[in-house]
Amino acid sequence: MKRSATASFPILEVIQRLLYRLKPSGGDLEKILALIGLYQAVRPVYGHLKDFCIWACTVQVTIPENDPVAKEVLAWMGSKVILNSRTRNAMLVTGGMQDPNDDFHRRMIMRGPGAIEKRVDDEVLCLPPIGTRLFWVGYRPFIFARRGGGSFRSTSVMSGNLVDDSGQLQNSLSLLTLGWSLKPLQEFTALCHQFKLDNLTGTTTVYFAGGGHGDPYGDGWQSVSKAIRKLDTIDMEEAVKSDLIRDAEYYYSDQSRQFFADCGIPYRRGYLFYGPPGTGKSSFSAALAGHLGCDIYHINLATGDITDGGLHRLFLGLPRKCIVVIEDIDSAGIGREQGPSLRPNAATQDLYDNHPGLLPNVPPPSRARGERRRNMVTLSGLLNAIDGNASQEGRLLIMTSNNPDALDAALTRPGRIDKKVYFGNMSRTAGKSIFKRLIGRSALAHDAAYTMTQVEEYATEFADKVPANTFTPAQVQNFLQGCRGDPIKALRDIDAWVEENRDSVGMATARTSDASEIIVSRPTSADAAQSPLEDGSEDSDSESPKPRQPQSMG
Ligand SMILES: Nc1ncnc2c1ncn2[C@@H]1O[C@H](COP(=O)(O)OP(=O)(O)OP(=O)(O)O)[C@@H](O)[C@H]1O
Repeated sequence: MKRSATASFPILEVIQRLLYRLKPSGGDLEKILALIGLYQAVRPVYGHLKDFCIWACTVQVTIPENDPVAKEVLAWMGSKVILNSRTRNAMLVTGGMQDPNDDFHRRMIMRGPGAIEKRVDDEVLCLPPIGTRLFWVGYRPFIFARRGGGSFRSTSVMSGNLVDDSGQLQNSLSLLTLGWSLKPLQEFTALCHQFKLDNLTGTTTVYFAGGGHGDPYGDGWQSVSKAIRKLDTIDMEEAVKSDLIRDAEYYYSDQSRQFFADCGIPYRRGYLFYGPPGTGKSSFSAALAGHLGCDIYHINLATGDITDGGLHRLFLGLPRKCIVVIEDIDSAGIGREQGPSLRPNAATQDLYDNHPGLLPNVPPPSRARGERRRNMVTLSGLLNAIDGNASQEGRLLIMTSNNPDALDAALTRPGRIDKKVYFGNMSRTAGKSIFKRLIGRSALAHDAAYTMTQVEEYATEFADKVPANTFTPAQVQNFLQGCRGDPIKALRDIDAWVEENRDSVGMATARTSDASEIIVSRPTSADAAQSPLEDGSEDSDSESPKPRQPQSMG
């Protein structure tokens, strides 16, 4: 080699000398040492060359492991790659990664689609391990890499590091394939999603707002997979229930979408569920999401750590079809009168909202000053998030409240809230149905001595013993759970329970009279066509005039 080249790159001179030692006249030991030396000298060059080729010829996506997309990819990998290959390396977990009710992931990860198994508690799940794996979809090769929070020392181009809220590296998945377009990777994640839909066995993803400070994606949602609650487990007046269901189904129909587009109306719909605590407002919202096959997003403004900017980001992060529940909106203390004196310093707040990464260890401004946690969302911030120009369309917004009178009229005006539904105490009919669900089913399943007719009679007797519209379904559910499936015990103890608890029935549970004052309706195409969105929901059941069972006022 030329002197000038070896002078500029000393490694070349080293290689040259090592090659010289490989000459036929050299000794064996000398040759072996020279080969080892050559390997060591060339290895970094090979590493850089490999990284360059990967960088130049491939595309890659990184997915945080707590993201629903990652769960779908893991489920696909577990079912299609890990379980179908002669792998000698897999990660086993005892159900910790997924919700214990999550049949989909259990079946997908453990046994593959189509398997119907009796559920076993603490069963072991089989997942792709930490590390990389090559697999093919059709004729296209993919590299799947799963990384744990502690395994990020690599400088490889496939590192895809992610940092969580507390600045720690979090688990992530990377997917890599040949080419310069992200399309094949998008198609692969769509394939995983479709795989989940095809094998869905009754789960819905529930998102909670919170923990978004420092979130690399900036939307602040955290998710968990839950078993779908069936609508028939919610005891409320049938007419009101079916009216709400038809309204929501119609809202998500193509016809309604087209109508909104034709009329130039923002494609949004809102409900206000109000009534005493424990009457099924949240449960019905979750069941409705399961019925519509969409995810549900919960926001609790009363926690005091969501700001106007944060709320806006949360809404921007919503998908097109979803249910958003803002819980106990009255307790968030939002009012027009909230003045600047109650607000944190504007500059600090802005820095915190827009650049959370710059203040990783600094708590939200109000707490930094040692103040009591208070609501940081203003009315205008809330209105802007839910239906401002930049707000996402397609969502179904449900606000729940124990005290709707405390709400600002701007929040509940038609267009923002299209239906107001009162959830009240338990009626006699609901008492019967809750008895059959919580006691009757288990009695019939576990004790051959009980018959359907008997259970029906017990349920009627039970409903007669519980005064109508006095207790919340949550209270009665709590009592029945204590009876552990024994109808005789339930009937024996109910009188004493009613006596004991009658006095504790709060004032809150008695309010109903103003229900008719807050009728709201927004015309839609369905109104014209006498569709489900037309509300004529006066109670058909005259069993209990006041307080009323859940009612749709629209
Ligand atoms: N109408 C109902 N039908 C069946 N179960 C109900 C009903 N109402 C309440 N429950 C039960 O009571 C519990 C509490 O219900 P839920 O959280 O939905 O009430 P809520 O009205 O949203 O209360 P809060 O206003 O405090 O949020 C749940 O376990 C639910 O199963």
